[in-house]
Parts: sequence; C-alpha cells; structure tokens
Amino acid sequence: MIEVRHLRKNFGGKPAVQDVSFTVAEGENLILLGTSGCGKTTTLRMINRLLEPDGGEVFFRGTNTRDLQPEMLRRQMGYVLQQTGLFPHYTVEENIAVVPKLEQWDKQRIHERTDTLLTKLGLSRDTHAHMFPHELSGGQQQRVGLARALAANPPVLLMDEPFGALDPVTRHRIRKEFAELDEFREKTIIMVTHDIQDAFALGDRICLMDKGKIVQLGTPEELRDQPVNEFVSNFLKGQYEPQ
Ligand SMILES: Nc1ncnc2c1ncn2[C@@H]1O[C@H](COP(=O)(O)OP(=O)(O)OP(=O)(O)O)[C@@H](O)[C@H]1O
Repeated sequence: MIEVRHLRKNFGGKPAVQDVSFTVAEGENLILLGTSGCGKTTTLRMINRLLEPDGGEVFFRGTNTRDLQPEMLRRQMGYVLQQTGLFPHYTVEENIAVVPKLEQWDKQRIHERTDTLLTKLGLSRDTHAHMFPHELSGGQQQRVGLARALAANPPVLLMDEPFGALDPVTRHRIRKEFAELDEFREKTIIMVTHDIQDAFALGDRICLMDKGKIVQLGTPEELRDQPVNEFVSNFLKGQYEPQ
C-alpha cells in the first residue's frame, strides 16, 4: 500500500533521515519508534509530502507520490498530531466537517457522519458538537482530532505522537479505546511514538530508529525476542539514554 524507498532528508547540512526504506501493507499498523530527534516525524511528513525528500521515493498504491497532487494525496491520508491542529475558531462539529466539506458532501451526510464519529469516540452532539476546542479537555481534543482525521474515511492514517500531550491515565484509556475502534483495525496506519507501550499495544510491526536510520524493523515479538543489537535490547528495557 505504501512503499518508502531510500528516503533521505538533511536540515542545514545535517542528516535527519538517512536511507530509510520500508513497506506498509493494506490494513497494517506500522509504528515508527525512537527517541526525540531520531527522524520519525521527518519520515512521516515525507510520506504525505508536507516535506519533500532530498533523496528517495514514496509510492502510494504503486504510484510515485511525486506524480500526485499533494492536496489529493493528503485527502487519502488522515493526519493526527499531538498538538491536535484543531482550528480554534471552529466548533467541534465544524472541525470534524473540514474534509467532507472540501469533498462537497451534502449537509445531511456531514451531519450523520459527525454524529457517528462523536458517538464512536465517546462524545455527544448535545454536549460537545457546538463547543470550541479550548472548552474541551486534552483527551477530548485528541478525540476530536482523531474524528477529524477519520471524517472522510481516508484509507490511511498518519499519526504523530497522538497520545503525547495526555497524562498517563488518560493516555492509557484513549489508547485502549482507539485500539478497539473498527477504523483502527481496518485502516493502514503509520504512527510515530517514542513510547514503547504505545508501540507494543498498537503495532503490527515496529520500525525502531536511531540517528536517522532504521535499527530494526519487525513484529513486537521479534524486537523483544531477537533484538539485533544492544541498542534494541536496551531501548526496549527502557534503559536507553540518548547522548
Ligand atoms: N524544520 C527543521 N529544520 C531544521 N532541523 C529540523 C527540522 N525538522 C527536524 N529537524 C531536525 O531533524 C532531526 C530529526 O527530527 P524529527 O522531528 O524528525 O525527529 P523525531 O524523531 O520525530 O523527534 P521528535 O519526537 O522530538 O519530533 C532533529 O535533529 C531535528 O532537530
């Protein structure tokens, strides 16, 4: 579904991503895991062309993404961020409706879709639909961010530290709710996290990165039982100290 080949990106002459390659199958959840600054976000942003690579290529359903309009590509790839990126002057309902409106859905269809998503994500039309983001808790904002990314039912979700701004208890609860959603099970997802528990709870495969490179790519069990080196075993034991 998504194939990343030999991606490279430098900032100010310093390599941020070096020769990163992987494929993600339809319906798979791939986690990009690693400490701050290892190149996870840069890799993710090259997939939906928020950043252009210095080298390498990304294929989406067999087409080089260079040959696709960035806006059209991004409508196929819902994007969920730690700082939810919600529009502060839009209500919850208006935030969720952004992409369906771009796709010119009629009002009734948007209304029904918003209702479905609010309910699925534990929010209600009466209480939340007309609130503004600053009136919601962090966990509720994160749910709205997820609802917005899912609204037009894109086949792919790109998620960058989606639970990063939450306290540990809320984080655990939202992660669990998210894992139980049909959408989560059905969609192709690439998720960036530095959190080993996120990676093990949500990943079909984990791509562990360090200093812009992939150190090991495999199932959670493979990383746990057959770490390729000491970096991997230390990282998974939570003993890795970035220098
Ligand atoms: N726009 C930018 N301009 C300059 N340097 C950048 C830019 N974006 C990222 N970098 C640098 O590239 C490297 C990789 O950053 P990136 O954000 O991809 O890492 P990350 O693993 O996602 O970390 P974090 O979780 O902290 O975002 C870092 O050294 C970072 O400082």
